[in-house]
Amino acid sequence: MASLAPIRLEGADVALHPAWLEPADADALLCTLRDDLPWETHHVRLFGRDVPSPRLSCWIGDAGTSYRYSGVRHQPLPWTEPLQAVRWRLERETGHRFNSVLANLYRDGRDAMGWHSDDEPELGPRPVIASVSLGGTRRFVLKHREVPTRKLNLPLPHGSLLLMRGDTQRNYRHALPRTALSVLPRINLTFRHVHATP
Ligand SMILES: O=C(O)CCC(=O)C(=O)O
Ligand SMILES: [Fe+2]
Repeated sequence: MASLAPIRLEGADVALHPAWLEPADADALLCTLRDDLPWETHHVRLFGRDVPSPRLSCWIGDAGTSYRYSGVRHQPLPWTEPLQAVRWRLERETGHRFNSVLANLYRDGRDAMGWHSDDEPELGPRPVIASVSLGGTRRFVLKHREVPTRKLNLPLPHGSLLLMRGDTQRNYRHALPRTALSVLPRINLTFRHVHATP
């Protein structure tokens, strides 16, 4: 992958390919995923209450890759053909294995994702996350847990691939902030490798 360019950020291993998918392929993938995935609102448990997440989501993976967010264990939906194709290309080009993907649909600038790390125990100590973005460009932000000056604003355009590896999740949190700007709908796919849980 010639244009997967490493990004300088101390204590992280982040690389970005701004145009990993051809525009026409990215357009087609955006349309099929938006129309075909069974999008739903996931809830997070906050101070004893179930709060709806400000976005639509869908968890897809191999059988046995159940995934826990906010204390709730979710069973994956089966792979669709277009998602399988992206997974295989990612595996071929990055040399990493992925057995599941969390899809998120941000309908407009009010949809967002708060500060977190992808550090669930089932992802292992140094998870590899491959994040494919489709649709409206949104600002992805990384911030070091202890050193506030270590932060990065990364606009993720249509068809881009962001790879996070190594100690990125251990040292950094990330978020997709809301925006008052008028933005097109956006789908983000985070491919992960979930280890079997008993
Ligand atoms: O939408 C994005 O770019 C970020 C998604 C994310 O952080 C996640 O799915 O864990
Ligand atoms: Fe994340």
